[in-house]
Amino acid sequence: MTAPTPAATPRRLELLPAVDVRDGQAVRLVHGESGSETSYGDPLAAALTWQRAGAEWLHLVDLDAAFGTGDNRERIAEVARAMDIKVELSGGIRDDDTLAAALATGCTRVNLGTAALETPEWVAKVIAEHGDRIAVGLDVRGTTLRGRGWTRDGGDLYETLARLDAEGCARYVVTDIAKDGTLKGPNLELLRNVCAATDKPVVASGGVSSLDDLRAIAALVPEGVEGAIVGKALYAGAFTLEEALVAVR
Ligand SMILES: O=C(O)c1ccccc1N[C@@H]1O[C@H](COP(=O)(O)O)[C@@H](O)[C@H]1O
Repeated sequence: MTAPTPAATPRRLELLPAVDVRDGQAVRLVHGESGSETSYGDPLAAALTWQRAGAEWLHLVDLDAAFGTGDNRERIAEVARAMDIKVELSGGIRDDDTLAAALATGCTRVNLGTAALETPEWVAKVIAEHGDRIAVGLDVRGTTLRGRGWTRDGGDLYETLARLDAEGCARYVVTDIAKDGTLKGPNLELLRNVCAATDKPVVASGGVSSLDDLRAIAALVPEGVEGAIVGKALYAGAFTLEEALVAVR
């Protein structure tokens, strides 16, 4: 008699607390708009707080590099290197030099945003070279992608997704700009639609305000959602990371 196949353990939603860095400080923006910053102090202190609270991932963003207002490369590298947990790094990674610097921090993976819209050949090349160390951030208003600090239109979400899928992109980080930094709840319909359009894992970003929001995103794991980025809700004290980790267990 053959042994029964053990039931697969249901996957748990990964949580990625965010540290966005502008002018050397951890900040949160509203709708990603430059000038809407609320400052939360030292980015390393924030990252260590999330690590101590049990985070498995850190979502680390160089906002100045994303906006083209300079960069926080040293600060970002310092934070990434100090982490014992996995780090997803984004903002301003648009060519060989910025990609090499990002990967050299030892981060687990990088997110490419603008580059996926403006230099698709280069993105296809680095996907082929680096596999799942490359994710693409699909930052959308409606179904229109936005690049260069979310200030410029960059084409249709689903056309770009089909192209990136064909090139072997390993995963997508989907941000609804209309929700980001607003504490108004995630765009579950967008997440469902993106999951229906790709077999690749999707990380949800934007709008999380409550533990119920996280439970609602966790309910989409069977459809392909792998993780959720949490920013303002944690900084504003809507819940603790410990509570969030229990809520999605
Ligand atoms: O995270 C934000 O709030 C944000 C706001 C405005 C622009 C970018 C933002 N974050 C992330 O930055 C990368 C895009 O950077 P780039 O276009 O590759 O330079 C992407 O992961 C955004 O989600």
